[in-house]
Amino acid sequence: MFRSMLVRSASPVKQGLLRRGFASESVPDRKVVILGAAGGIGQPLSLLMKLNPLVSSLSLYDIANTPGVAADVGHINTRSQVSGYMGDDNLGKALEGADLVIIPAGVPRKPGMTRDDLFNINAGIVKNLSIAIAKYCPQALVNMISNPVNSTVPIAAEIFKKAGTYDEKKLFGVTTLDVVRAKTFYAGKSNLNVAEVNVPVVGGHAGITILPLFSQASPQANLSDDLIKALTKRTQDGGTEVVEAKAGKGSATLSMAYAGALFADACLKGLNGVPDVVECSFVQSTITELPFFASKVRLGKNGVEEVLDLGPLSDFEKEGLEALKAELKSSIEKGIKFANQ
Ligand SMILES: NC(=O)C1=CN([C@@H]2O[C@H](COP(=O)(O)OP(=O)(O)OC[C@H]3O[C@@H](n4cnc5c(N)ncnc54)[C@H](O)[C@@H]3O)[C@@H](O)[C@H]2O)C=CC1
Ligand SMILES: O=C([O-])CC(=O)C(=O)O
Repeated sequence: MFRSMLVRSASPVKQGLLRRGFASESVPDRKVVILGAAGGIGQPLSLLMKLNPLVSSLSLYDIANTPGVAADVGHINTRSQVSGYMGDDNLGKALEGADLVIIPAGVPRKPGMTRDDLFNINAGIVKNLSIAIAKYCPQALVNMISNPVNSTVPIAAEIFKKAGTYDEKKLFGVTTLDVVRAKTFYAGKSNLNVAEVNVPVVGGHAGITILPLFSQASPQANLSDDLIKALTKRTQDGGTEVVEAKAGKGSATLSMAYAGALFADACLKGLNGVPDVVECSFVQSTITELPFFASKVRLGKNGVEEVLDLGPLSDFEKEGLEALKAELKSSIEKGIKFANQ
């Protein structure tokens, strides 16, 4: 009752916050930085983060075209102040004071390419951006979107270690798009309301390293083994499906911006002390023998609060888990080696 009176008398932004469980005086200031903000993902992600009432300062950085994106997004009448930064000389200013840095900087795939084919260009971009993060905002959470995520996350970890700033609780590979796809495809075959469907996705973010756990989907839809296999394959190939449909004009941007915004929102809620925020993410992990692994993660005031274990797997998922380990291990090692060259 008190809350609903507060909601009615507050400004639209505050109303949103109050509905989400925040008393108006307790909403902290949060600076979010997007590196690669003028790109295919960066632009819609900038829009979605501008709509997020948990953000007080939105810093948009790219090597080109950021002033236009910042001016455009900055006219939207929501809480955050927007600033745009372009070029290396301004990277430090863009990052200073960040609570959360989201990285969709780098080249996307064209048909016929694997995510690993992006390594040669994107590894260097992520390395340089990570050096700057270590220097200007070592306390920030980092959400890595740039592919190949299975290698770019280990690259960032190694760069942070070299700088003496590594905190494994603060580095995340964004695998939320895999979860978004698994939910959509599962609901589509099960006649369930997609908004109520949950499906954990574990492993990594490339081909067979993406392992949706449909046996743990909720609600359970009792699909045939053949259908579960087909849904698993479609989730694993979801990125390629979009790359082929875009026919040379890039990869997933809109669904990725949505997924990136969801994951960033979860990180901000965790930082703000909202309890029981659990999302799948590719993080430093001991739940398998691999040093990085995507699984459910409880988010809190310091980033990762707990890496949850895999839970019971079906025989099909157990096979998938064993099958993905060699590729994921080699992608992780490739990233570590690159960062230490
Ligand atoms: N993790 C995931 O689930 C997904 C990851 N991706 C990956 O996200 C990345 C970006 O994809 P798109 O936005 O479609 O590409 P894009 O080419 O449209 O945009 C990339 C942006 O990064 C900028 N950029 C390049 N070097 C930079 C640097 N050193 N600092 C800051 N910005 C820099 C470019 O100027 C460009 O604006 C790709 O690597 C893609 O594979 C894409 C979809 C899903
Ligand atoms: O497939 C790609 O290259 C982009 C990506 O990671 C995805 O859409 O999952």
